[in-house]
This record gives sequence, C-alpha cells and structure tokens, in this order.
Amino acid sequence: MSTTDHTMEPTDLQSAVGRLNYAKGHGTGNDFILVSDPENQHDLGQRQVAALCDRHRGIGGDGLIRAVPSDTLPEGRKILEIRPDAYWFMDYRNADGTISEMCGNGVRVFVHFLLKEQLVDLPVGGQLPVGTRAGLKVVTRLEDGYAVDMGPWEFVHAQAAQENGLDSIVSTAKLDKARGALSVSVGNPHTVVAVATAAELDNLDLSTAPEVEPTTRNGTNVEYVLVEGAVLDEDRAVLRMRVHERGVGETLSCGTGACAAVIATRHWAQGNAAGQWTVQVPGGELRVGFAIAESGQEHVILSGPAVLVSRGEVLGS
Ligand SMILES: N[C@@H](CCC[C@H](N)C(=O)O)C(=O)O
Repeated sequence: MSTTDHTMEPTDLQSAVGRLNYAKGHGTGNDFILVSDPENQHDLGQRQVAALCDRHRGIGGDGLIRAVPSDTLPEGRKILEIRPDAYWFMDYRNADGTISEMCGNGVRVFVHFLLKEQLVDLPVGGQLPVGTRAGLKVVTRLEDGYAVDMGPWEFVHAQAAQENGLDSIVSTAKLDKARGALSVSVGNPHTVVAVATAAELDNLDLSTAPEVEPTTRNGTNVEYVLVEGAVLDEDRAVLRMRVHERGVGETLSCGTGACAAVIATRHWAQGNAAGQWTVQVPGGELRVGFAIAESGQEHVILSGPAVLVSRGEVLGS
C-alpha cells in the first residue's frame, strides 16, 4: 500500500531560490522572468530556474533572463575584447533551466528591462551592444519596439541544404506523415518544417516534443511554417508559424525561430522573395529582414515589441 508524503519537495521555490527581486515581461507572448544582478550574486542553477519558471508553483515563464556585467562571465569577457562597451550580458535560461545560446524575443525584452531599471540610457534610434552566448548582438531602440542585429546565420548541413533544401525528418503528433525539414543556426539551433495548409498548422499537437531525425546531442527548436502564396510577393512576404521550443514546449512566439523560418522559406523560394518579412505567431507579429555587414556577411535583423508587465519579490523560506 502506498502512503502520501506531505513533506516539502527540495524544489520548493522559496528554499531553492531565497529572496529575489524580479520583473516579468514578454515579447509577442514569449514570456520571461527578468533578474537584475549587477554584482553577479544570483547565478541560479538549473533546478532554481525551473522552480521559478513553473507556472503553478513558481512565477511562470518560458525562460529566465539574468542581467549581469559581461566581465563577470568568461563568454562575456570574450565579447568585451571586440566590443569593450558591451557592458551588459544576457544570461538566458529556458523554462526547464537549461542554457540556450540566444533568445531573439528575450534580447529585446532584456534591453527594455535595462532601460526601465535605468541601467542604460537609450533614446529612440540609439543602439546598445549586448553580450550573449551567441556573441555580440546590437539592439536598436525603435518607436514601437526594438530591432536586433542577430548577426550571421548558417545552414547546419550546408551541402544537404544546397542540394535538397532538406536535411532531416520531423514527426509530429496530429500531422499525418513525417515531413522533411531544414536545419538553420542563428546562434541557437532550429529545424524548420513547411506545412501545406492552414488546417495542418492549426491542428498540430505540440504538447509533446516532435521527433527529429537524425537526433542531435543538444536538441533543437522546431518551427512549422505556412507559406501559402505570399512568399513571392515582392513587397510583403508573410509567414504563419508555430513553434515547439527546446527546453520549454510550445510557446506563443520565438524570435530566433522566426528568423530561421524566414531563412528556410527564402531558401525554398530560391531567393525569389521580398527582403522584408512579417512572421505571424500565435502571440503577435515579428518582422525579419536582412542586411550586409561590413564583413560582407549577410546578417538577419529581427524587430518586434517588448513589454514589461510587473515587478515582484520571491520570498525566502
Ligand atoms: N524564445 C526564444 C528562444 C529561446 C531559446 C530556445 N528555446 C533554445 O533552447 O534555443 C526566442 O525568442 O528566440
């Protein structure tokens, strides 16, 4: 016979984390807990982040972002060698506490948080260099949000991408058969699948992780895109997208995923597409464009809103 144990689990939020001030924010519904840590005193572990991001027993969030000075982390110190003014570093964790290299919605919300905390001064049109595990990102403040230069992108399997436009197979609940997909890195890994109809996109069951073959050691984020006819419109290309995020599950939006979705779709359209794209996600709209950097490399530029919704304090036990 089993008995019920009513003792507190070690994952109980207060004992796991202690007292902590935080803010909550989102970018097109992709929501984050934000912690300002100018003295690098809250290097939260995986279990602590997962407890904070728990939507029932914690604060809830798709991820947690800690604002720390770049010189306090090895990855940040590397960035300071090329951009000594990249004072702030975005220490990003997924909801399950795992580290990701980059978060496109998160970096806009991060800069908005720094601004609201008066940790930076950034007028409309001003630019802020930010350290991330995917390297330096430069964020421009717009009238209606932020634009992020996400840097250069790459196909994960360049030869397969060029030869077939596909490099992997994705099986998804409620999608009748496995689909070919294309893997794109924008600092973090993505696998993009095209669906054929709005009904296919709407009916996908992303409550369980899609199966991606071949598997990769670090896993991947999976984006489903509906292209319809819009890709060939010279002025305005529109995609619809849903995403299953590594370390999170289905989210209302994914900024790096939107960039990967556009890169894959443009490739499938053989470059015959507009330079500016709108990506419609369940949580709103993102804009994706391209620019040639001084190095001659193509960079992908992500724009969208950033919102802070609340501030609070985790009470220590
Ligand atoms: N939502 C983010 C991406 C967050 C990281 C991702 N789950 C990963 O593990 O790479 C975005 O807006 O880009």
